[in-house]
Amino acid sequence: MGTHLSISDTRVAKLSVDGSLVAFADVELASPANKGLRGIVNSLKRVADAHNVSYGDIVQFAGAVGLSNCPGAPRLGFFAGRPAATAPAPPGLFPAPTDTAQALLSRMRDAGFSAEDTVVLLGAHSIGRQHTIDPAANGTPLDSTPGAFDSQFYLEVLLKGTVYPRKAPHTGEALSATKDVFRLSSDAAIARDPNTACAWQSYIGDDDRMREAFRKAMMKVATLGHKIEDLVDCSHVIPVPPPWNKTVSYPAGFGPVKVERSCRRLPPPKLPHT
Ligand code: HEM
Ligand SMILES: [Ca+2]
Repeated sequence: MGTHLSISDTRVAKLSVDGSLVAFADVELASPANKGLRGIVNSLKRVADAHNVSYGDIVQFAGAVGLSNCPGAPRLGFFAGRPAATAPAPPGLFPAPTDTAQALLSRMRDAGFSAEDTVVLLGAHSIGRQHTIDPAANGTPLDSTPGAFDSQFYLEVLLKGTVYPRKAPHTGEALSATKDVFRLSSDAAIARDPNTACAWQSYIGDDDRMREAFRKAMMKVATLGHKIEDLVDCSHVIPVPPPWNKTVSYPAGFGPVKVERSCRRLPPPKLPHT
């Protein structure tokens, strides 16, 4: 939950995580992109108010602790001391699953994130589920290992899509390889865009690199808009996530020929079959 909030706050708050989603909940929760966050926002607000910490800090803290429950996840840093948010995030800043790869990448670039950073940050979808795009498929994961932070996600988004988890298609939904995994159109587009396809494929089967790149990119998210010297390093309070030792593998019935290779210079990933 913590991860979801910090992420959504990230998506909304111009990628400067100032806790405005909590401070200006009435304004920001009205945005369709933040549907479903009211409960967690209220809980975090209560905790922050009781302990006199800023909403920006509590959002960061909850995100880092939330992620530490996922096997295979990196241990994120936690820096405290963000001042209170001064204004709600302007509407329409968050990337939408219906956006083209070009729109997503340019939006992320404006916020200070390279095309590769975007690919890396989307690795968070390895532990994600969808709830709102197809309400009939509420809870369908974005890869087949939603409990684990692993590069199975990068593989599955690149497999040839032929099915939807339910009838669909819904706006923001792309054809998926298997019925038990939901594919966001935005993930499908970034996986295949010439600017990001090679970075995307390069993470398949390389969980160590994925983990370290994600840790670094999240550090950039966490300190965006702040001087690191103004914050206090409290990273030691974040638990060490459990390891994940399962290797990435092709789902049953899939192999290298079903990979929609969009990076010419890389051969199809050599992986075991489940
Ligand atoms: C290109 C930008 C992005 C787009 C268009 C996008 C879109 C989405 C959408 C549509 C969902 C499903 C929401 C629902 O139906 O409830 C989702 C879930 C999620 N996203 Fe993203 N996302 C983006 C970037 C990110 C980033 C940068 C992170 C984290 C670093 C992230 C983390 C998550 C997580 C953890 C979930 C799962 C939430 C849950 O399980 O309830 N996303 N994203
Ligand atoms: Ca996963």
